[in-house]
Amino acid sequence: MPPNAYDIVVVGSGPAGQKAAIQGAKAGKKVVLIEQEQGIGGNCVYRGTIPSKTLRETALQFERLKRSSEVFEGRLRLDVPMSVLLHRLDEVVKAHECYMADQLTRNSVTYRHGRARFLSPNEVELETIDGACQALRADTIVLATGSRPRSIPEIPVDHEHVLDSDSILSMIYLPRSLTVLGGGVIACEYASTFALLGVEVTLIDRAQRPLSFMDAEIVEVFQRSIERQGGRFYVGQTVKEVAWDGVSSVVARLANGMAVKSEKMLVALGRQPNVEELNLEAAGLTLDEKGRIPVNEYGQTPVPHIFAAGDMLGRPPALASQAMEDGRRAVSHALGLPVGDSLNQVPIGIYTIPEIASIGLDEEQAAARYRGPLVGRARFTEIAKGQITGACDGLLKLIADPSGERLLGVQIVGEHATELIHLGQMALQDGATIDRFIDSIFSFPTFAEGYRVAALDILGQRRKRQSSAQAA
Ligand SMILES: Cc1cc2nc3c(=O)[nH]c(=O)nc-3n(C[C@H](O)[C@H](O)[C@H](O)COP(=O)(O)OP(=O)(O)OC[C@H]3O[C@@H](n4cnc5c(N)ncnc54)[C@H](O)[C@@H]3O)c2cc1C
Ligand SMILES: NC(=O)c1ccc[n+]([C@@H]2O[C@H](COP(=O)([O-])OP(=O)(O)OC[C@H]3O[C@@H](n4cnc5c(N)ncnc54)[C@H](O)[C@@H]3O)[C@@H](O)[C@H]2O)c1
Repeated sequence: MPPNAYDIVVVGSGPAGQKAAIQGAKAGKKVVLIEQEQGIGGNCVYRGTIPSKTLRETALQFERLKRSSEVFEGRLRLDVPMSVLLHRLDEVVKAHECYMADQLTRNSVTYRHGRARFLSPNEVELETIDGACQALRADTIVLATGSRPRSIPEIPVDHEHVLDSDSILSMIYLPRSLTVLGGGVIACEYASTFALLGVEVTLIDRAQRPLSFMDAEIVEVFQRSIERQGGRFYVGQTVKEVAWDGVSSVVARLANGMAVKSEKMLVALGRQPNVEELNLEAAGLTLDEKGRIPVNEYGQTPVPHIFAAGDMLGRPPALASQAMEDGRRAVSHALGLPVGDSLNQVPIGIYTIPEIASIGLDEEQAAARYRGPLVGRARFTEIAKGQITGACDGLLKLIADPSGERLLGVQIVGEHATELIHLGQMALQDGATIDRFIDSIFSFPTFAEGYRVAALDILGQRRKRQSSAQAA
C-alpha cells in the first residue's frame, strides 16, 4: 500500500475516534487517526468529562470534611484560585494521555496531528500546523469530530464574565456567585459542584424542571439537595438578554422582567456538531434539516464507506460511553464484523451531587406503556450504609410491570448511583425478575442493599394487588 493510503482514516481522537481506530487496527487494518488539537483524547479529556469530574472530586472532598465538622473547624477561603482546586487535573490528564498514546502505539495506529477535510469521497486533506497539506486516501473514513457549546446571539459568551463549558475552568478565582443558564446535564453537574464549593448558584432554564428527560421524583431529590446548599432554580424562564455591567456583575434579564445578577455566568444550552470545516460537499454528503449528518444504526452515511460516530451525530445520549460504542460499531460494520446489540441498554450516569443514574424505563415512561406498573422504592435513610455515611439524600427506584414480576427499569439518585446502576443494567439485560433481588444475599451494610429493599417493596404491592384481585 502506498505510504499515504490507508484502510481506515479516522478524524478526531475523542472516545469515538479512538475506539474506531483501535477496532480497525485489531482487525489487522492499516489505520491513521487525525487530531487537530495538541493532545489525544478529544473534548472528553481536555474540556469535558475529565476536568469537570476532577473539580467535582475536590468538591466532594470538602463535603466529606464538612460532614466531620465536629472534629474539623474551618471553611473554604474566599477567592480560592481555581488552580488550587484543580491541582490534580494535570496529573489525571497526563495519566490518561499516556494510556491512550500507549494503546495507539501498541495497536500500530498511525497518529497525525493536523486538521482534516474532504477532497473527494475517498480522500482527506491533512493540514498540519505549519500549513503544509497532504492528501490521505482510504477505503473507509470515520468522522468523529465531536461537538462544541451551542451559542445564541442574545447571550454573547466573552469567556471572561460569561463563560461556557469550554472556558468555565479557566476562571482564575472561584467566584462568589454564579448564574447557570440551562437545566441539562452540564448545567446541573457544574451547578451542584460549585454550590458544594460554597458558590451562590442560581440555575435558570426554560423547561419546567431541570433534567427534564429524567425521572421526576429522582430529579426532585437532587433539586432539594442543591436548594439546601443555598442554590436557587428559576424554571420555565426565558432569558431575554445578558450583559456585563462593566463593574462587578453579569446581569441576566428574564422575559418576566426579573434581573438576576452574579459575578460569573455559565451558559450551557446544549451542543452543536462540528461539521462545518469538513468540506462535506466534496464527499457527496449533505446535512439534514437539523444540521446533522444522516446515518443509519451503524453510523453509516448515505456514502456507504463514510461513517460518523459520537457527539458529532448530534443526538442523545451524548456520552463518552455511547461515543466509544458508536466508533467500535461503525468500524465493525464497515469490516463486516459482528456488532452486537449493546446499544439497547446504555446507562445514563449524571455526576451531579448527589449523583443520578438511569437504565431502562422510568416511572412516567412505564406508566405510558403499561397500565399500572409497580414501583419499589428504597430511600437511603432506610439503608444502614446511608445512615452510617450520612449520605441520606438518596432514592433507588425499581420499575416493574403491572404483575410486579418483570423489571423494566432502575432509577437512582444518591451516592454511588453511577456505580450502582450497573447491577440494574445486568439484571435488565439478563431479563432478571424482581424476585431475583429478593432471593439474593447482599453484603451489609452496602448501598446495593437498596435493590433488595426496593424489590421487597414491590413484593408487598404485588401481594396487595393479588389479594384485591381475588377479593373482587
Ligand atoms: C463539561 C462536560 C462534561 C461531560 N461529562 C461527561 C461524563 O461525565 N460522562 C460522559 O459519558 N460524557 C460526558 N460528557 C460528554 C463527552 O465528553 C462526550 O460525549 C464525548 O467527548 C464525545 O466523544 P467524541 O469522540 O464524539 O468527541 P470529542 O471528545 O468531542 O472529540 C472530537 C475530537 O475531534 C477533533 N476534531 C474536530 N474536527 C476535526 C478535524 N477537522 N480534524 C481533526 N480533528 C478534528 C477535536 O479536536 C476533538 O478532539 C461531558 C461533556 C462536557 C462538555
Ligand atoms: N455525565 C454525563 O454523562 C454528561 C455530563 C455532561 C455533559 N454530557 C452530555 O453533554 C450534552 C450537552 O449537555 P448540555 O447540558 O449542554 O445540554 P442539554 O441539551 O442536556 O441541555 C440544554 C438545556 O438548555 C435549556 N435551554 C436551551 N435553550 C435555552 C434558552 N434559550 N433559554 C433557557 N434554557 C434553554 C434546555 O431546556 C435544556 O435544559 C448532553 O447531551 C449530555 O449527554 C453528559
